[in-house]
Amino acid sequence: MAQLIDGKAISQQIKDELKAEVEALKNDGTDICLAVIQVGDDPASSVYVRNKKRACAYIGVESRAYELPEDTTEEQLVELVKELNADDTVNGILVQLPLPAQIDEDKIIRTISADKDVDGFHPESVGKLWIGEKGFLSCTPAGVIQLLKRSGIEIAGKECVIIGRSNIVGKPMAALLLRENGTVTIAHSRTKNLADVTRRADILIVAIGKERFITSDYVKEGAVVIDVGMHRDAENHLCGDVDFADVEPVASAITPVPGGVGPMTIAMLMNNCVETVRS
Ligand SMILES: Nc1nc2c(c(=O)[nH]1)N[C@@H](CN(C=O)c1ccc(C(=O)N[C@@H](CCC(=O)O)C(=O)O)cc1)CN2
Repeated sequence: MAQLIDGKAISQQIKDELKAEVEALKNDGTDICLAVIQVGDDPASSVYVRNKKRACAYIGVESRAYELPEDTTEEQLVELVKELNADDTVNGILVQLPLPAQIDEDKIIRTISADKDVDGFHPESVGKLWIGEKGFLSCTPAGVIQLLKRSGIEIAGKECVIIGRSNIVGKPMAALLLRENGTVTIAHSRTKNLADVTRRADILIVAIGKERFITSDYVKEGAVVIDVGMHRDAENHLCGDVDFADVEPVASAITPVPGGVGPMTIAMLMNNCVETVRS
């Protein structure tokens, strides 16, 4: 039976550590404030934003909510982000993605001041990650690294295969695994013989965006399997990119969905909020 990697418990542990750190910072007169912007009322985004605000309240960070209508223009959002960039009482700016079609996400990400980029999506944060400089790390991949480390899973020297090459998950995931001395392969929609590639993996990270796509045929016996996917199936149940019931018997360790990578994304966002004031 595979080790179940419990993202809920590990994220709670991280939030407790951060809560103690924030308390000490407050005693020294340092407060932290996160601006949380949501455009429109996509139900999944509303859940994530609510959970982010709750996490802020738990660790002692102020969250300032900006709920904008679905028809907000790109210019209006750029204006708000610029105001928050200039506001010294705001440490971090989070714009919940996805944004409505009339707004260019890339433009908004670039508008956020790099020193308030708690999502780690700004080109400056991405560049620092690739050259090994300290900076904000993209929350989901940073969460995956914490899951592995805190579960006692060695990365150095391991064959790590990531399925997915997005700017938010796949690419930063590759940089972080490389930083931990993993041997990294990125597979994607044009990869030939995908199962031949994924069966090489000691650590398989799945961010393919297809419900229960990865079955045991794609997994080497004893591999560690990390599922970054999030879907609602036909019965309205949450599930990932991995067919958990089929893969669990061949894996040595595996993350569930829900309760795996998702909660870690929020814990690592909290870590980035605290990072804004660390010396
Ligand atoms: N600005 C950002 N937008 C988005 C990001 C991001 O990191 N920054 N990532 C995703 C969504 N996301 C965070 O925003 C996120 C997704 C899932 C979870 C999570 O805890 N999931 C739970 C289940 C929650 C549920 O009941 O639906 C789990 O897996 O257990 C947290 C955050 C896209 N947008």
